[in-house]
Amino acid sequence: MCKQYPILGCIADDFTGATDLASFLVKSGLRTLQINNLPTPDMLDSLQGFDAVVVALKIRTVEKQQAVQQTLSALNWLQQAHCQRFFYKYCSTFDSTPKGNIGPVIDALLDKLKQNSTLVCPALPVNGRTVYNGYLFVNGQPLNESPLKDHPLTPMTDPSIIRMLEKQGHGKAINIPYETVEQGETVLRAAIQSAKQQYNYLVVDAISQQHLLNIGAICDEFSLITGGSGIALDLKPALGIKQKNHLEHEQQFSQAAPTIVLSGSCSAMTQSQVAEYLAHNPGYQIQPLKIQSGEQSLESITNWLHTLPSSAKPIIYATATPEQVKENQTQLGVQTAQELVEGLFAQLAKHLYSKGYRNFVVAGGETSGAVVSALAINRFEIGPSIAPGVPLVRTLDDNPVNLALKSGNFGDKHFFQTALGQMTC
Ligand SMILES: Nc1ncnc2c1ncn2[C@@H]1O[C@H](COP(=O)(O)OP(=O)(O)OP(=O)(O)O)[C@@H](O)[C@H]1O
Ligand SMILES: O=C(O)[C@@H](O)C(=O)CO
Repeated sequence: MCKQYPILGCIADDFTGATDLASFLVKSGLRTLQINNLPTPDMLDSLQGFDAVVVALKIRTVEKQQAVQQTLSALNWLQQAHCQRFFYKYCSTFDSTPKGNIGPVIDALLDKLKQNSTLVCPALPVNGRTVYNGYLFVNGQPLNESPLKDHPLTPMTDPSIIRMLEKQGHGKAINIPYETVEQGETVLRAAIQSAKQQYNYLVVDAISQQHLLNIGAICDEFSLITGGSGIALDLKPALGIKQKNHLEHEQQFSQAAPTIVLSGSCSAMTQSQVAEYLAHNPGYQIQPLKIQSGEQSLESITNWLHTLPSSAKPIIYATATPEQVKENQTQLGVQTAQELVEGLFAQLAKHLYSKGYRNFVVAGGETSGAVVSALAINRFEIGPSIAPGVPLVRTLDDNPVNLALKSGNFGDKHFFQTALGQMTC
């Protein structure tokens, strides 16, 4: 029998970004598998029957060379899997360090695929991220005036995607304005074909779902597309797939098992989600300075957990205000603070798994990467959405682990309660 491999191969620069993209692909009717961390050759066979595969990497804040190297290894594997089109997924708020990995990764992918140009579109209007005249807005505020200006690892100081890309990469960028996008497929396609002659990064505006559908329809102009999950709203026509192959999972991904919330995100939305959850549930705040001094450790957390009734669904959180984060980073350095927090979450996740915890809600992309890697989970089945861009996901074994990996600013104030409502029974 002839083997059917995925047409679309995706590489996400963090883990919440990967589940975000996978949830949009599944919703649009593509059978989608998520692979966590760099896949090995023996995993190629697991791709049969899928339309799309998303490889989740943790490369958003690593050194440029490392980000490029891991991306090219993932691309190589996706090519071995016979994928025909490729999608590089970064954050809808274009999160990147001042040195910036997005540009160099795009350049390396274009080079390897022998292409000159790609589409760039981080917009995700359903979550308040829009691109207008090449500038990125978050809930109506320019990126650099939004809460993203205080991100612990990737503070965003420039709202111009054109400028950021030209600073980070070697290529030339041009904006395709929303007036063009709005006129629909024929006009947009002509504009793209003309811009491709001279420019490498085609930054396409989108301020509505319809704009994203128009953009999705012309993605067959590119071997490589790049952006947020918004452009995956419907890629079927561009991929030559006629019908919906897989409806969003209707069945419940719920199970009665010990349950925990782990939050390493310090975004404005996560802060209000943590505050709301703490009003009704027990919580333990970890602080990098206390981890460094030895006052907080796996032992101190597990001692605290033992004081709780078995029905409790506690939250362990490092979530803090921008001022507290700054103070920690001033005293410890950005990287050490990050390593201390992520290191403790990783140890904790492993320990909790060994004690029978099987439901995990995790807030933050870097934090999710640390937790999923510590649990050595290499594949996810994608379940129903809890909020736009946050699906329930499940491991593919007999004793499954359910997870919800929440991007920093996604979900409403009640997100943790909603996630647990869907995950537990
Ligand atoms: N109190 C703190 N002080 C310093 N650093 C912290 C503190 N709490 C968390 N961090 C670090 O901040 C980073 C937050 O990044 P993470 O990607 O997990 O969240 P996010 O950026 O809000 O989520 P996303 O990338 O999905 O939008 C992590 O590396 C975490 O270790
Ligand atoms: O695109 C987004 O905003 C998210 O999927 C993300 O990448 C958060 O880390």
